[in-house]
Amino acid sequence: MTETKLLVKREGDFHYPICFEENFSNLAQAMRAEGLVDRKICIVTDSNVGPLYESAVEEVLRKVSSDISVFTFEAGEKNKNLDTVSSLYQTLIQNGLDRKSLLVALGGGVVGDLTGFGAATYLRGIDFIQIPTTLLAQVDSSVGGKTGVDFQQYKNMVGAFHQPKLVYMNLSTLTTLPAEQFACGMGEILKTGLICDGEFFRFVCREQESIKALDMKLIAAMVRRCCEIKAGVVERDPKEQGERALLNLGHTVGHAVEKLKNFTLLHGQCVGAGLVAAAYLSMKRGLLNEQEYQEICRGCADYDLPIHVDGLIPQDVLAATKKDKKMEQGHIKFILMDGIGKSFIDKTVTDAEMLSCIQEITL
Ligand SMILES: NC(=O)c1ccc[n+]([C@@H]2O[C@H](COP(=O)([O-])OP(=O)(O)OC[C@H]3O[C@@H](n4cnc5c(N)ncnc54)[C@H](O)[C@@H]3O)[C@@H](O)[C@H]2O)c1
Ligand SMILES: O=C(O)C(=O)C[C@@H](O)[C@H](O)[C@H](O)COP(=O)(O)O
Ligand SMILES: [Zn+2]
Repeated sequence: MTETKLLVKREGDFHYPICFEENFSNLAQAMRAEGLVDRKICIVTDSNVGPLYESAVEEVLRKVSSDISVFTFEAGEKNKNLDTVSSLYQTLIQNGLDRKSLLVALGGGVVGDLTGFGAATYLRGIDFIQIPTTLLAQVDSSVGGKTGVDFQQYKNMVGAFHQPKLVYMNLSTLTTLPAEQFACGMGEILKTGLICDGEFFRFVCREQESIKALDMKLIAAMVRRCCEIKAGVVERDPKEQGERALLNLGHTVGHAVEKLKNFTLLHGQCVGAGLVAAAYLSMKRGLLNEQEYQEICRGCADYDLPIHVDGLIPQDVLAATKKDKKMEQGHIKFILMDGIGKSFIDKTVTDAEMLSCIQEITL
């Protein structure tokens, strides 16, 4: 695979490369190019990723730093919270990390969100880089600077916008990723296509067998396209004042399901169910036809994402959607689809409409 690089750029504010690689060996070079040398580094990782990749990454980082510490926390969404951030701060203080120091997020979206938040707040903000190792983190969470943690079961309730200085992905890390985690990444990928690129959505659905069999050429193209789309949205609207809310397609219901299932369903799985709910509502509004609705359900099901979730009371899900941060002056910001590959923000969705789409995925 040849190295390809994308640049997230927004003049005056931030710019950073996104590197698509198949090993870690060019990491030091990528860091040098960004001036990320001779700094104290803390690698932040979790209990699954650490044993697999930490030593390989540390070996490369030794080329740009002689002071490297490691903070490892127990894997899982249940640890994306302020307690873990507090333990991270303690490690940073013990190891004397200062304002010029650098955090390295090595792992999936949980590690990335938590490390980014630690970096945004420690000493009022230090630099960090993302080394995403899940498909979901490679196509979505490592790009764009949304960082944060859950608070008392509320998703991403505490956080900050803090852009990384570099995103470096080694796509071969996907070979060790469990299948259900791979499926989670597909949830965000299908979402991305549905937002603004119908051709891409259909390509991903069509190539389902090869993608699931880890055809790296297809995967590299798919990951790159998602990053391209996300980088474009983030450049235009870094702090979600408008267009960026589209990236929340499937998340209004998805986040509510994630919370009510007590994080036993994974984020990407909840996004899959949320996409089906959003598609149903769009069909009821006459924006999608029955065939398109079925196409979206099939796309999710083919990638082993749940299109139905057991054990939830629809009224509870509706109530939970109102506690998410997408409420604006009493109205929920809901993302609807206007055909496959086109979405828009709508603030007129009624409780009855919400309930009907929630019932569709829960009853
Ligand atoms: N900031 C954003 O823009 C954004 C976007 C999407 C999702 N998110 C957040 O990301 C989180 C979900 O991220 P995720 O799906 O990556 O979950 P995750 O970070 O929990 O990773 C999933 C699991 O896979 C393991 N793992 C990671 N890489 C591996 C590898 N290469 N081989 C084997 N095991 C590996 C992890 O240890 C974990 O158990 C959620 O908290 C979600 O809210 C944030
Ligand atoms: O980057 C964004 O913007 C997104 O909305 C991407 C989502 O996939 C992601 O799950 C994000 O963390 C959700 O943000 P939130 O503000 O709704 O918590
Ligand atoms: Zn998401």
